[in-house]
Amino acid sequence: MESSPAADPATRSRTDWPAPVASGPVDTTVTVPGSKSLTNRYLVLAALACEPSRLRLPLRSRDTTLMAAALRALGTEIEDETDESGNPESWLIAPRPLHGPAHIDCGLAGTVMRFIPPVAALADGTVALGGDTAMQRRPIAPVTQALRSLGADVQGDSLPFTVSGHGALPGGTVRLDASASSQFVSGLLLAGARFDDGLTVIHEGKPVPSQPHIAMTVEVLRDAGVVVDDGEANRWHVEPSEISALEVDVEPDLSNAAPFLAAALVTGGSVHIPGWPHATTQAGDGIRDILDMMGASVRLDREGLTVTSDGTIGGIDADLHDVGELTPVVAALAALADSPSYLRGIAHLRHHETDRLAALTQEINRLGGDAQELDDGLAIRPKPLTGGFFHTYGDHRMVMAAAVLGLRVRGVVIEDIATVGKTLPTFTQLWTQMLRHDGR
Ligand SMILES: O=C(O)C1=C[C@@H](OP(=O)(O)O)[C@@H](O)[C@H](O)C1
Ligand SMILES: C=C(OP(=O)(O)O)C(=O)O
Repeated sequence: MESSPAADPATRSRTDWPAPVASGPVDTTVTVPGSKSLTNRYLVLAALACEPSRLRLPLRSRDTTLMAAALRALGTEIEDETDESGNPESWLIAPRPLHGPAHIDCGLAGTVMRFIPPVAALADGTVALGGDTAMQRRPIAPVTQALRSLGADVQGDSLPFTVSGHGALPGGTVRLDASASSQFVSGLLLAGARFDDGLTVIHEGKPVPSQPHIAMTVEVLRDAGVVVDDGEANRWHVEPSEISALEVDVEPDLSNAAPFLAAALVTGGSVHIPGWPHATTQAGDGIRDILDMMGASVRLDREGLTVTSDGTIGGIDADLHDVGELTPVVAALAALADSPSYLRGIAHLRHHETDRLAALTQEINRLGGDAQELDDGLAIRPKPLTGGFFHTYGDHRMVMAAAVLGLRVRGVVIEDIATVGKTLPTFTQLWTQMLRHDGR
């Protein structure tokens, strides 16, 4: 159904998708592909490591394909390995000397635009970074300025920009304001061990959002043998060292599991996600508490996560500062709830794939809902909704939110379904499969 995931939505052909209505309670198991955030961190570390790494069950989506292409353009060898039936299973990643000239397409992937420049600063040659039209409004200046202060030659403070490296970077201490995105910190830390003097990052400004993602960065660095000190708030220190090879299985993407779990609430059914990790740094794990607050029964056991609901959805007052990427799906549930919701701490979502606060407000209201943008979030008062066209603004999570609404609201048509390929190209297959198991 989805067209090539590797193209700017502004230029490729687009197909709108009538969201299927659930004919009854879903009762099914959904196997969710690997985590975007883990796949792209592992790829970067593997390219900077001293030996080849193997990444099993990586996510294959637009964001991860772009990351792999970026690292290949800088010289890294990435080979596909298949299982006995010939299905793609892992990536074998052989680090090679990093070099330019190279042109990197960041697409609309925050991880590519924020994680690649510190790697490019370690390459020998000029690296030009570009991306989707919509990417030009996503902030990057704190990273380009930080790299300059660490000794790199960087031209430009928004896409497109260039990084001209000489094969090494002195490193040292850098102060920046990461209140717009945790990815500024993560990107610098991922490459920091390869800087001559290592790296200390100090955040100065309003609180950094999406903190679990920084914890994830620290965790994968430690998995690769790097010494990281994160004992003090807003300060991270990475010792200069080799980066060890990784041999890892990628956890399922818990944020991408969210719309399927939401379907249990909307239809009054049950959804099981196998392989849900018991200990994880993925921000998406926060969906368990949120669905519990909304009234679902949430059970994590050795088999995975099961969410069961009688179809009543309670409104919530919740701070989503750490788990911002869950907001679109939670907002969709809030619009179908039986009491108002206040989603707070998410002003930074204005810098995501689109201005998510404006987009959610506009699209929920277009269907007859009552959503209101707050300074730092959304107020959503449930109202009966009617079908209509749902704009997705190139944002995969807007597609997921629309699909959740469409389970109950007849006639929701989702703009440009291929948008979801940013992190989940198999979304429509998984969604329609889920609805075939509607307990009837
Ligand atoms: O580092 C990462 O993998 C991510 C960090 C977060 O970004 P922000 O800190 O910009 O919210 C998150 O929203 C994004 O989906 C993935
Ligand atoms: C904000 C997101 O993505 P990105 O990695 O492009 O920032 C997201 O996936 O919700």
